[in-house]
Amino acid sequence: MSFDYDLFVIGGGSGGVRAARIAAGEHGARVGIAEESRMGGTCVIRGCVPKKLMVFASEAPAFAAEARGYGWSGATAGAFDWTAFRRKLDTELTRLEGAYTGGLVAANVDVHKSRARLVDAHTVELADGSRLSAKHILIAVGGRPVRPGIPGDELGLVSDDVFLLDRLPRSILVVGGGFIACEFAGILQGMGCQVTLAYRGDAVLRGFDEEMRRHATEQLRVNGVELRLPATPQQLEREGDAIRVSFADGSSAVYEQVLFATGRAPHTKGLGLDEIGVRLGSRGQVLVDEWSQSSVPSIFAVGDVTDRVNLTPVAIREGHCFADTVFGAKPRKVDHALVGAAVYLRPHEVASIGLTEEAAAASGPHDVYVASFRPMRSLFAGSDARMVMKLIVQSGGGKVVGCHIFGPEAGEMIQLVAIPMGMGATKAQFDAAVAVHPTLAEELVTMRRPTRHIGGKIAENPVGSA
Ligand SMILES: Cc1cc2nc3c(=O)[nH]c(=O)nc-3n(C[C@H](O)[C@H](O)[C@H](O)COP(=O)(O)OP(=O)(O)OC[C@H]3O[C@@H](n4cnc5c(N)ncnc54)[C@H](O)[C@@H]3O)c2cc1C
Ligand SMILES: NC(=O)c1ccc[n+]([C@@H]2O[C@H](COP(=O)([O-])OP(=O)(O)OC[C@H]3O[C@@H](n4cnc5c(N)ncnc54)[C@H](O)[C@@H]3O)[C@@H](O)[C@H]2O)c1
Repeated sequence: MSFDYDLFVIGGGSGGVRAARIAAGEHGARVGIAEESRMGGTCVIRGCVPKKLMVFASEAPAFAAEARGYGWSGATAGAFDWTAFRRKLDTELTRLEGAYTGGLVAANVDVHKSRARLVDAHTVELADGSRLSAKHILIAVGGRPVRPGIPGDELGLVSDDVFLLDRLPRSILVVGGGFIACEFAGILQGMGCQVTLAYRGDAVLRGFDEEMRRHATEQLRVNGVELRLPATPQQLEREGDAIRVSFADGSSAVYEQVLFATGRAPHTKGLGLDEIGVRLGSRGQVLVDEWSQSSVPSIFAVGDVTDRVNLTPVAIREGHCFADTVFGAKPRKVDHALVGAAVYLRPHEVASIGLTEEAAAASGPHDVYVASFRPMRSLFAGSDARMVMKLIVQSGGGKVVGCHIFGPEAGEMIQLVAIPMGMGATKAQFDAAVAVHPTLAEELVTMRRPTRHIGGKIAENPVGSA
């Protein structure tokens, strides 16, 4: 049977673009891709990239305060010009969108600027009704923000909207306690908004190491974010130009804007997957095996639409492995077990890889090494902010199985720690590295004695600080 393409990719985000480029450019497959919005997807257009540029923008007042601490009397960040920032941001995103499209074209991928849906196991239909056949189809449609389903929630923003605001609100309620809620609370506060964060738990960043969660929550508070913990918004009503939010405890408050950061869900609705027998999970995610293959053999899925680990580098790796396996005769799987992540808070990020202290305690005896200190740079400038570094090590000189950092550039550090951890390095091998001084990261190789033992028979036995 002959097909128009060897591969048709639906979705031009992190996973889809990588798979298309590798299949066509490196393995010589005939590839088509459909993107209904802007090439680059969530990460490039309405996620990681614009978000991190906003983090950089939001740091200026803190930098000015630090400069004053170093003798630059009168240093100030001045007034933040959102309009000027947005203009530059739009230009940069357009440049990146062009680069992504250019990379596909250079790899001989046919780019269809259209929504696509499935008709059968080998056929897709574009928005203009035209149909294209392919031996393999890759679903890489990502996820969408989810609103909480309370009355009036259409009055609130989701993360996609923040990048398109005409002006910054004076006050905003951020609902949620995950990556997006915490990052945007920090960004908007740094840019001068009055930010309140409402979350239904006691500390933000559920799933992270408890000690890191406490520090992240406290930092938001110290930065000036008003925390409503635990709090659950129940209803939104328009009140003049603002929004009145009623909470479950009977209280209510008025905010100029509300941002729902209450999670994301796979974007499979209306794609025709169910109809052709592709099995979906309870959240609408495409169920795939370790090769990213769905229940229909010609159909594969990568990235957020599979709801495995919803991060850009994971989507990229899944897309690359799929292309190598199916078109390059190089079978490759993704190891989802050891994936690092960072939450871009200010001034201290939270970055993590491997087991949390709680998970390690539940899984057996471990030694926990903790270093907590005030970094030289901010201490000199007059800040009391503490940094925390934690290594979790299998008892008896075993492997380092967890690393958690709360501090400046923690994401940069965890990226490097991921290398020895991926190789199964022991604490002794960490310590064999000679420190680079004076740095923050040197603490990772100079923590001499465990702070406590956890798990097993000697659970929760404190043995003094490192
Ligand atoms: C605010 C925010 C910040 C983030 N920050 C980070 C971060 O710092 N680090 C990190 O690792 N991850 C971050 N993420 C997560 C990251 O963006 C995603 O994990 C990643 O983009 C997933 O890639 P993907 O290819 O699965 O899907 P996406 O990048 O979402 O791409 C899917 C594409 O498919 C298109 N599409 C959907 N349906 C159709 C259809 N029927 N036809 C044609 N096209 C279609 C969409 O328009 C979209 O372009 C962030 C996410 C958000 C929302
Ligand atoms: N720095 C990064 O790497 C980064 C940044 C942003 C997003 N991401 C990715 O995107 C994903 C989605 O981020 P997210 O923050 O939207 O999701 P999330 O799952 O991390 O957080 C959702 C939050 O909303 C809360 N929530 C859910 N339903 C609610 C309701 N009805 N009422 C009140 N609160 C409710 C949850 O308790 C949780 O705190 C992340 O899990 C992550 O994989 C990564």
